[in-house]
Amino acid sequence: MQYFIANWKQNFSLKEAQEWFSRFAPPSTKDQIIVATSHIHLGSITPSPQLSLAAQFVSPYDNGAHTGQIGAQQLRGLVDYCLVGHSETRKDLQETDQLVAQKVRLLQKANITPIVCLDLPYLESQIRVLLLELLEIKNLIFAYEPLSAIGTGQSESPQRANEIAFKITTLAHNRSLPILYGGSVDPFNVTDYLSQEYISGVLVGSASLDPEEFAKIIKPS
Ligand SMILES: O=C(CO)COP(=O)(O)O
Repeated sequence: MQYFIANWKQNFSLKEAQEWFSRFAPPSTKDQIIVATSHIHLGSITPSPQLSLAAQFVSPYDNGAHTGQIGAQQLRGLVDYCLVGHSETRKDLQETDQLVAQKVRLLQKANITPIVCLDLPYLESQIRVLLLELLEIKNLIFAYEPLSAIGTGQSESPQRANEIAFKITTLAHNRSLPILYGGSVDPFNVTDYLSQEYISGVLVGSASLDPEEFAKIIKPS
């Protein structure tokens, strides 16, 4: 099974999001196609049966007195996946390794699969904190996203991405976890990543904003 994930980041009004879905015509596949939208889109969008939705953010707290937060239990039923630990949320929203681990635990309790983004500066510490919080790392997806490749057009070499993906499975003591690559993925370089032994999908930013472009990235297995 391969994963093709669109991360829209902070883009699109509700109307623009609906237009995107009406134009999006992916090839027929049993692979997972996931769109990570803003919270404002959730509940108003009914994607086709072939698609799943992801949130881009979740509160590290259980329901209660946390003004401005949206919790895993509130996302339940609206999304199947949620991004955590993206380098942008680590920077903009002060998401630490510990907060990421708390979010993973709450998401799993709500039956939402976490997609945990990693980069080299915090790859080992994040996996260590996850192991402390969860005891066993399972029922989640990792995405290796080197900062130098995000939004720059300078994608990481597929061989190097594969080496890091192997390192992640080793540190997490779980060879069956899906590991994705993200960073300047486009229709031309995507197969170079998908053909790597330890990479089972891609997390796409800029190229996912155009529905035709994103459809071209989906190469059924
Ligand atoms: O951050 C990313 C996906 O989460 C990658 O973004 P780009 O595809 O724009 O490099």
